[in-house]
Amino acid sequence: MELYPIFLKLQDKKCLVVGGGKVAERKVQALARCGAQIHVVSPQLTIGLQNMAERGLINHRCGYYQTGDLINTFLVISATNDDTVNHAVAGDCLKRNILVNVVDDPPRCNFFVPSVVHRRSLKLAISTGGNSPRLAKMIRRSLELEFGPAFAEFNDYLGSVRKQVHAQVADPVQREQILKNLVDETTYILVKQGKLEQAKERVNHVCHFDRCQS
Ligand SMILES: C[C@@]1(CC(=O)O)c2cc3[nH]c(cc4nc(cc5[nH]c(cc(n2)[C@H]1CCC(=O)O)[C@@](C)(CC(=O)O)[C@@H]5CCC(=O)O)C(CC(=O)O)=C4CCC(=O)O)c(CCC(=O)O)c3CC(=O)O
Ligand SMILES: NC(=O)C1=CN([C@@H]2O[C@H](COP(=O)(O)OP(=O)(O)OC[C@H]3O[C@@H](n4cnc5c(N)ncnc54)[C@H](O)[C@@H]3O)[C@@H](O)[C@H]2O)C=CC1
Repeated sequence: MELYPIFLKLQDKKCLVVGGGKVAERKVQALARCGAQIHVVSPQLTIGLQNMAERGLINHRCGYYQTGDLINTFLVISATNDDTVNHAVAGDCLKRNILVNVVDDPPRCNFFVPSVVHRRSLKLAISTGGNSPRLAKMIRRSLELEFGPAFAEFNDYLGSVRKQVHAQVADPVQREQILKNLVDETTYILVKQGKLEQAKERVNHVCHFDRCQS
């Protein structure tokens, strides 16, 4: 069955991570950058997770998983090294319709964590459907070279231009026309070449030109 890719807003949502090892730490870091309210339950923590707990970035309950940990929880990652525990967490979550990722049991996950190229708001997420996380990681590294940091800035710039167009162009037909023409092949290639200022100029030109036409 095909996976349905989505980008979740986790700001202030309670997310539970069961386990405090190196895999749990990687998943916690990904949740933390999204502003999730992170709870970790585990008898042990990596140094990195201990630091996060001391800095108040995560809530840590020192102990073994209990079903009560699921109260008010939006999303769960079960990352213990004990497959009986991971299995139980998955069952409890699936019964309650909670989003659950079990790190050693792809069939019992109702979502997978993709490999991600982060360019601020621009995210390129890769999944192999669980077939090869290693391949996902290699593709991510290759895309990181192809889509450099200029894309972060250019994407933010497009966001601000888009807002301006929405605020200033009342006519929906004209607005659609401008938005459709904002980025063409030449502009895209300029960004790929890191020629950000030239790319921005072209975007600006389209905006002004299209407005003058009407
Ligand atoms: C199904 C899934 C569930 C989930 O975790 O969501 C899953 C499952 C498993 N991973 C395993 C192993 C490894 N995982 C990685 C790395 C990553 N794993 C990630 C995601 C996923 N891993 C989901 C599918 C994603 C997809 O659809 O492609 C990434 C993308 C995201 C992240 O975790 O942040 C992150 C790369 C981040 C990056 O760097 O970009 C490496 C490579 C490395 O660490 O160098 C290895 C060792 C090499 C290897 O085995 O390939 C094992 C076997 C454990 C064992 O045998 O002990 C299982 C269990 C099983 O397959 O049964
Ligand atoms: N999905 C993925 O991306 C990957 C998954 N894995 C799998 O992830 C699992 C965890 O790997 P690591 O983090 O390296 O293991 P680890 O041994 O470093 O950490 C396991 C953690 O689980 C905690 N734990 C054990 N029983 C618990 C319980 N009942 N309640 C709460 N916490 C409990 C331990 O205290 C420890 O902190 C392994 O099964 C491994 O096969 C490994 C690599 C990648």
